[in-house]
Amino acid sequence: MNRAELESFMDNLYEIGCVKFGEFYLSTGLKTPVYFDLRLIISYPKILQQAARLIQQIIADKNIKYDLICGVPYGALALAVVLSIQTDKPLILKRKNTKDYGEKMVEGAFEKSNECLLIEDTVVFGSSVIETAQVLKDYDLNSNVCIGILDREQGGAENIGQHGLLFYSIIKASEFVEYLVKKGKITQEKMNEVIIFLKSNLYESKDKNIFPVV
Ligand SMILES: O=P(O)(O)OC[C@H]1O[C@H](OP(=O)(O)OP(=O)(O)O)[C@H](O)[C@@H]1O
Repeated sequence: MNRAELESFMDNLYEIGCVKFGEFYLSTGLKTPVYFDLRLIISYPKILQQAARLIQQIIADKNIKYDLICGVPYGALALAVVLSIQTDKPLILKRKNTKDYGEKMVEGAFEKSNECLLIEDTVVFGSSVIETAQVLKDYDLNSNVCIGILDREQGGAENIGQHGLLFYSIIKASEFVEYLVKKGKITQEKMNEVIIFLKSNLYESKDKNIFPVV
C-alpha cells in the first residue's frame, strides 16, 4: 500500500474526528479509552474516495478476484458504492432485516456462485462480516474475502478467518495510534493505554453486541 496515501488518509480521519480518546462504553458495559467512528466518512466525499482507492490497492496487492461488491450494512454501504463506481464492478445490497411485504435479504443482480467481495468499516470481532457472508451463502453467493477500513485488533480478524474468509484492513488500530504519536496528536502514554486495552480485551464470538454505544 502506498505509505504517503495511507498517512494522508489517517490524517484525514483524525481531522474529521473519526478517532476519539476519552471514556466510552462498549454495549457490554466495558469502558474503552478509544472510539473509532468511521461512519463519519460518508459526509466527506474526497475521504470516501480515498478509502476506496486504498482498498483498490489491497485488491491489486493481494490479487483478489471477485464478481460483486457488498458493503456490510449499514456503516460500509457508501464505501461499497464508491468502490463499485471506481472499479466498475457490480454492487449488491444485503439488508439487515426483511420487509413486512417481502422476504428478500439481498438486492441487485447476481448469478449463482458469484464471488462477492465484502467491505466493512470498523471490525471489532467480525460478527457483522460473518453474518453477512452467511446470508449471502443462502443466496448461493460466495464470499471469501473481506476488506475493512480499520481492524480494532480485538479478535475480529481471527474470528473472520475461522469462518473461512480472508480478512485485510487498510489500518490496524495500534498502527493508527502509533502514527498519531509520531504526528504529535496524542502522547506516548495515551498510545500505551489504548494498546494495552486492545490487547487485554480480546473478544470471543460468543460476546455479541460489543460495538460502542456512544
Ligand atoms: O465486528 P463487529 O463486532 O461486528 O462490529 C463491527 C460492526 O459494528 C458496526 O456496525 P453496527 O452493528 O453498529 O451497525 P451499523 O453499521 O448499521 O451502524 C460497524 O459498522 C461494523 O459493521
